[in-house]
Amino acid sequence: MTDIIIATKNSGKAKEFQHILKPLGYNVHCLLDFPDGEDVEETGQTFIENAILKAEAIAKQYGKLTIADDSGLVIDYLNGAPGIFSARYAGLEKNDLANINKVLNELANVPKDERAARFICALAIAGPARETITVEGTCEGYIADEMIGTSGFGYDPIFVVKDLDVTMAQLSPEQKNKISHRANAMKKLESILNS
Ligand SMILES: O=c1[nH]c(=O)c2ncn([C@@H]3O[C@H](COP(=O)(O)OP(=O)(O)OP(=O)(O)O)[C@@H](O)[C@H]3O)c2[nH]1
Ligand SMILES: [Mg+2]
Repeated sequence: MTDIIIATKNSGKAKEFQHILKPLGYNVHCLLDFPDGEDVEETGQTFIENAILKAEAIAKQYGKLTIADDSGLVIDYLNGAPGIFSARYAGLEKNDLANINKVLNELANVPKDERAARFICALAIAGPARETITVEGTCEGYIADEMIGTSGFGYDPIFVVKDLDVTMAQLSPEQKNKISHRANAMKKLESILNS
């Protein structure tokens, strides 16, 4: 089994990477396993820049193959917000419910055809003696009027997946890991890793 670190403290992400990478023969760790490690400041202007910052800092710190994910929700009506500030949209405490309520308030009375949104996931893989590689995956949808479903994390309960007409939080982990922005980014990364 090859050791790999996911440079995240987000348990929702960590679970999804565990689901995706373990069957591929990786022994998956994340930053929740190293509680005294320092946070990497996300000073990038884009998801890709932040993913590179996180992957290279952790790969250097632990000398191991590292994947970092910088991801978020992009809403057209909010000119792309919350974007790279998705985790802390309602404040530094990174409270998912507060983030959801802020978005629902800002989209109050906005008609369905103006609620288009997408999840974006940028992945960077870094490690000793290797070039950092980046990929990006997206998932198109729109913002619901209310929270529906209990699975997943973050904004999943208000993100309706295009063509499925259910929220991400109504999908099982297996279903989400087939169609999500993270799954789409991982598919691109896998084909690069296997090439
Ligand atoms: O409903 C969601 N389903 C998803 O699948 C998803 N993926 C990302 N997000 C949102 O975007 C932020 C990432 O911000 P982010 O990439 O900076 O991560 P984070 O700060 O939570 O942890 P870390 O990986 O940086 O340690 C997260 O907190 C969430 O709010 C999601 N929301
Ligand atoms: Mg973050």
